[in-house]
Amino acid sequence: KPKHPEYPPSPKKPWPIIRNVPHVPTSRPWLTYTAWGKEHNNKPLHLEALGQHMIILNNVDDAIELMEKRSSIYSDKPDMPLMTLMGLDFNATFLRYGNIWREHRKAFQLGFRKEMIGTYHPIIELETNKFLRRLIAHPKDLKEHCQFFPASIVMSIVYGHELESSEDPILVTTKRAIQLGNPTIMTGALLMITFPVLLNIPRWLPGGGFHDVAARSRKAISEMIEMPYAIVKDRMQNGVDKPSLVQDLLEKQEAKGVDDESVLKNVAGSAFGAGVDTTDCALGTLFLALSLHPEVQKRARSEIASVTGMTRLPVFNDRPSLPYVEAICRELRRWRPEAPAGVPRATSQDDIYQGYFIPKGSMIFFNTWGMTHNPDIYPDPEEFKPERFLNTDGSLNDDDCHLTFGFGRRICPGRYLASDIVWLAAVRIIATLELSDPKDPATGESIDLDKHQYSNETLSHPPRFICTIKSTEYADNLLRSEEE
Ligand code: HEM
Repeated sequence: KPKHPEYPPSPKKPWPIIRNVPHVPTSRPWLTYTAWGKEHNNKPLHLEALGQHMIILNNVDDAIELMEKRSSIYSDKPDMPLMTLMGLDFNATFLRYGNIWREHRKAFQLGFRKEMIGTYHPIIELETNKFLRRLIAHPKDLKEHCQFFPASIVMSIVYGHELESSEDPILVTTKRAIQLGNPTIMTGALLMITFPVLLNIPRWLPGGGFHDVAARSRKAISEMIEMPYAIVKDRMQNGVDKPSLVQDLLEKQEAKGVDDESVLKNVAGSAFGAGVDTTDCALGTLFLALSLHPEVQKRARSEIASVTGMTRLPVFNDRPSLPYVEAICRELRRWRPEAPAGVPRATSQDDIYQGYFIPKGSMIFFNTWGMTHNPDIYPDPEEFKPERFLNTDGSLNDDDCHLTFGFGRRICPGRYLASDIVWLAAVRIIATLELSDPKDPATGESIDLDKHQYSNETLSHPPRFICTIKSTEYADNLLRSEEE
């Protein structure tokens, strides 16, 4: 008689001994999970490979039940030695559930809770206008602008450091670290995360090249954390008062007599590591969706005109009066969730769900893509249709699609900031610019999403593209009025 109930059903019949090893998807796993979900009524699914159990959730109700209602069991992270090897274990996203993670979370809460974000609005407004000016001046550098803009906001908030140009040594160091510290640039990374035993391959064997990549990543990440931190410390020692999250946390810590700076440094680094690339993905999707859909821009522009009369730039106070613009922001995250396969969790004890056994240490994958592309909830899921978030009277419905920020105790602590950055960028872009004709910059071909696909990474980026960026008749006046 088995000692425990059955595991949830497996989408593929396990092989003898190696079980589901051949079935673990390595390319755009979210699409495979979604297809399996369809075949199994979107019930939780189970894979087992090299002793590792994996549970795939395709249904939002299961995700809420497990990660929110049973959060004491489902808030852990898998032990990911690859991340440690690469120096990524500073990042709160990968911390095991426990006291160190709690300290990180408290610091994030202090800096990024909803009530705090309003104090950052002047920074977001200033940086958004600079972003618009850069887009108008150098439209071909769209990708670089989309990276620089969130980086400059996060850098200002966290370190009080204003980035002047993309040559700023801090930005160069940070970009290098983010690039080198992206595990998916390594062949077989997904397999190494799932099966850490592969990390025992020595450097000199074929497949052992990851050791050198990891060493470079560790060095770059350490520089990324130390460099801007040293600037804040320097300023404080020289009596220069420039508000920043790091200064605030340091002062609070000093008042309590705590002198361990590791949490502080790592929180600041995590905000960068977890906040910039994600927001860059969201902005890329914003430009792609708008340039593919001039009719969406037109409707949003007329909504904005009805509120501002196009005599001023939209401001955060206008947000409740602009439901269609809000619906665009919701549709962006639904249509192309930035982390389409979610971010893996782990169970910290055995559990039984719907009569099935989920053992301690299982990896839990919440398949965001499957949830936001479920045709029963979102008909024609591949279509970009902001109006799906509106009631017939034009007001917003109750679905804010914020599941793309995760669930429960590990939900993204930067979600309010991210939402405000993307909203202000969207509304000011629509008020001042007309976007059209997205093209592959290398071939000049029009973007066709069947051919020009989003990347196969945990954070799935839009294909590289440029688009025609034309100032609207109001652009100059609006931007000038703000700058005077
Ligand atoms: C569009 C932008 C963003 C998206 C789509 C996004 C998405 C996510 C997701 C899906 C998770 C995992 C949640 C879970 O396991 O339930 C996460 C975690 C996290 N995010 Fe974000 N994020 C964004 C922006 C930001 C920003 C701006 C910051 C910081 C300033 C940030 C900081 C973090 C941190 C620190 C974690 C780890 C939290 C933990 O494990 O306790 N994110 N984010």
